[in-house]
Parts: sequence; C-alpha cells; structure tokens
Amino acid sequence: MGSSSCEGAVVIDGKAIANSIHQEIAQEVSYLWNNYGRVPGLAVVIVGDRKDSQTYVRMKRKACTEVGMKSISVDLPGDASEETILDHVMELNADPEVHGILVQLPLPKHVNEERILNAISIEKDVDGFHPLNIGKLCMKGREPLFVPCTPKGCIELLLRMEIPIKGKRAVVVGRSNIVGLPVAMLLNKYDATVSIVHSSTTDCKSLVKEADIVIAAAGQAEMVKGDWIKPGAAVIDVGTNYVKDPTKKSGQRLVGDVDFTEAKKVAGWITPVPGGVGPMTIAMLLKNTLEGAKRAFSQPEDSNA
Ligand SMILES: Nc1nc(=O)c2c([nH]1)NC[C@@H]1CN(c3ccc(C(=O)N[C@@H](CCC(=O)O)C(=O)O)cc3)C=[N+]21
Ligand SMILES: [Mg+2]
Repeated sequence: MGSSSCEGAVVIDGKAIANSIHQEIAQEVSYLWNNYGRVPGLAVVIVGDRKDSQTYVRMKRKACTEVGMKSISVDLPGDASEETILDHVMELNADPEVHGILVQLPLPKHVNEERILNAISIEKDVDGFHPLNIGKLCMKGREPLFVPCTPKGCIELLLRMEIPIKGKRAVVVGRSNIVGLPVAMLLNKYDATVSIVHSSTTDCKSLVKEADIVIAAAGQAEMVKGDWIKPGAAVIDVGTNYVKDPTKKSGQRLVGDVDFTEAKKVAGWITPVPGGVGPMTIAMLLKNTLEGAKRAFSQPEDSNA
C-alpha cells in the first residue's frame, strides 16, 4: 500500500497514507472518548473569502469531523480588524474544548500576521508557527510542542516508505517560514546533511543533483527538472501551483514545483501533486490536534466537566 510504479520512480501515494493515518487517529479519538469522556477540538479561523483558502479550510474541517473530533469554525469578514481577530484567538486560547487553533494564512493585508500568530497559545499552536515552537525545532536536544504540519508530513512520508534519512544528503529548495526552513531543521534532527537553496543560490541544479532527498518548496511551478535529480533520489514535492489549462473545465490545473513527468524517470521515489504532500498536511494537523488534546487531558488542572 502507499505506492505504485510502472516506469521509473515509485510514486508515493500520499492520499492512501493520509487515509490510514486518519483511521489510526479515529481509533485514538474513540479511545479518548471512552476513557476521558472528552474529544479533541480543532478551531479553524478564516478571515475573508479567498477561494483557495476556503477550499483548504473546508477540507480541514471535514477531515476533523470525520475522525470524530470537534470542529470549531470562526469565519470573519475580510475587513475584520486585527483587534477582532485577536479577541477571537484569546477566546479560543481560554476555551477548554479547544486543543488546536489554526488561523488560515494568508491573512488580509491590513492585518499584522506576526501579531496574530504570536497570540496563539503555544499549547494550542497546531500549525507550529509560533516562534517558540520554531525556535525549539532548530535547537539540539529540544523538542517543540508542535512540528509544522507540512514539514512533519514530508518526514512521515519518508519514514512510512522506509526511505533512509540518517547520513543522507538532503537539499531543500525554498526557505519559507512555514515549509522550507522548518523542513530543513527537521531533516537535520533526523541526521541528514542538509542544504537549503533559494532565489540567490548560484547553480541550484548542481546542488540538487547531489541530493539523496529533495524537498521542493519554492512555490515555482515545475522549476525542478528531471536532469536536476540524482538517479534513485527521493523527491518530495510540496508545491501547489495553479496554472492555466484551457482543456480543464475550471480553466486551471494544479502542478507541483517539480516537473513530475521528467523527474519520475530518474528518481527512486516521487510524490505526485495532487495526492502527495497535500493530504499529509491535513493528516498531520489532525495528529497535532490529537497530541495537544492528549497533553491537555493528562493535566490534572485541566478540568472540563
Ligand atoms: N495556517 C495555515 N496552515 C496551513 O497549513 C496552511 C495555510 N495556513 N495556508 C495555506 C497552506 C496550504 N495548505 C494545504 C493543505 C492541504 C492541501 C491539499 O490537501 N491539497 C490537495 C489538493 C487540493 C486541491 O485539489 O486543490 C492535494 O495536494 O492532493 C494543499 C495545501 C495548508 N496551508
Ligand atoms: Mg500537494
């Protein structure tokens, strides 16, 4: 399960792996209900009506209820003030039925994103975006309360496919706070030798070509070509780029940061887009919420009779 191969690389079936994780989580949720009489709760906050954000948020809320968790929805208009958003975050921080808080990004331009993210209680920061969680992710001998979902999903795919990480060369393409940077730090924790390449790197291609593990997270449609890939490498494609496609009813098509058709011929393993990292991001969000709830339930002072 979790892969298929006809020519070239093993195609990693992120959707199937995410589904089996959902089943594992659903079992743990029912165990918690039977033993504590409580369920994990995930609050998803969305500000404004960006179509892509609405799609992602709908998927997150649906996955949450499907595994038996409580989904708390906060939908605010695009012109909501920073203070209004902060008030909602504070209320969720204080709510004992909420174990995870996710504020969907990007926020509207008039809102200071950093201020909102810093306000989320680190015990409920299931996105793992709080600077304290990111800081601990970077430090030797320290563990963050939550690891960011997409990076955690990338590692989970490598682990479940039994792709070795320790001692291997990993190259991360991109250095965003939400994917590139934390996934590099996480690979480092798993004892890979990690390089980060970015827009100012000269000759990305030759660096990527040395990698046993490539994490493509640059947000550039199909920028990683087949001849960038070392034969047999594991290629994890985080990109979610919508490109124009007049042959599609919607007029667009979702592609990754990797030229899949070319790279598949050379790689040992590769994730597709869609159906690769995307579903794993949601599975890890549920896993983080479950972990947050388990921590809360095991604290004597946390009562919610
Ligand atoms: N606070 C916050 N946390 C996030 O984790 C966060 C965010 N903001 N803002 C936007 C990005 C993007 N993101 C995705 C989640 C699932 C898929 C996913 O499941 N994609 C499907 C395809 C979906 C489609 O067809 O459009 C797939 O790859 O198979 C993609 C992207 C989470 N993000
Ligand atoms: Mg994806």
